Amino acid sequence: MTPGPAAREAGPASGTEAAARLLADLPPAQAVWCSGLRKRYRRQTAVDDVSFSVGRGEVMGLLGPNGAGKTTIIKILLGLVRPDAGDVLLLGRPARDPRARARVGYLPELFRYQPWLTATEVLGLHVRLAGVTVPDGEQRECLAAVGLADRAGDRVGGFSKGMQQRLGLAVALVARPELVVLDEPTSALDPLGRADVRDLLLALKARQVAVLINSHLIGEVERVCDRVVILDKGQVAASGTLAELLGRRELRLRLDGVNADAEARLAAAGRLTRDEDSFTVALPAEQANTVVPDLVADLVGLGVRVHAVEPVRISLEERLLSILRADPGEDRP
Ligand SMILES: Nc1ncnc2c1ncn2[C@@H]1O[C@H](COP(=O)(O)OP(=O)(O)OP(=O)(O)O)[C@@H](O)[C@H]1O
Repeated sequence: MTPGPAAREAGPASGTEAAARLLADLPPAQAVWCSGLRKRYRRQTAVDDVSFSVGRGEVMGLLGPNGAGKTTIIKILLGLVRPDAGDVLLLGRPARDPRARARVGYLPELFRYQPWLTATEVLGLHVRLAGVTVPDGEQRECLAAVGLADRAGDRVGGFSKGMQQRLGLAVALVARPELVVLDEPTSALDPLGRADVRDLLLALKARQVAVLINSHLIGEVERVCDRVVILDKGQVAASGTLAELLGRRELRLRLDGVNADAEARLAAAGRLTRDEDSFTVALPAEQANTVVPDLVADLVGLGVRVHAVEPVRISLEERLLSILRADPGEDRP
């Protein structure tokens, strides 16, 4: 490679300097990259060949039933559990590298903070542990963002569970992390608190902070996540963007006068189910926007009376249940 004018003026660069410049020119590493993770506890397989990545500024949801391996994966990513196999990079560095971990904010599933400290003192402690400097005003803003502005000087021992979880969120966010890992962040929160978390996540995303979130509240995940990984018995059962996972649309119709030809026409549009005069057609994603007018015209031409036509997008919850209820070995829908 020909050195640029600046390099020529400064004389020949050392190998280390040249490598550092090359690295500086690379796009930032993904926030999380993991490959082939495995973990067994005695005879119990908790994580079985799991690979995925989380990009900068991306909100990724980890979903799955109890015991699917979500928390174990989070702990492996954070270097808190040693995997039997597999590799992890956090922000481009090995998970055990303190320089990577200092840039990661973490809210554990089971959170407990020093009951004798005030909320302000807990935040100050975690800022010092992360080895960064965060002005007091910014720490106060962080407590305000989680709704604890008026409890900043109170001891944590007197906090309700939901208030402790709010404090945990502030702890995860206060040291200006580049990656935030939240294990069930809204399990103790009231509806207002859940809405606050949603806003916080969207604000993080706008600042290019990556978020990995484990939650059973699928509606929330659907609202904030760009991508999801669905786990079942330690394995990835499905993954992708919400558009990819929810691409399938259904058409619900209420019809009468449906003869054999009309039923065949409906079945040609997609997988058909019928409950008396209610028909549901699962539309292939690529045709979902174009199929309806032609189908309705054809049905009317075949003498069918059309009472209602409703295109419906399946929810993440419906999709999750259909994936988890599919027989093992069967192609996941
Ligand atoms: N420390 C441990 N010792 C033994 N088994 C464990 C341990 N931690 C997890 N497991 C087992 O690993 C499996 C996955 O557990 P994990 O906590 O990762 O699931 P999860 O998806 O987070 O579940 P939940 O939604 O209930 O929190 C379970 O069968 C669990 O019993």
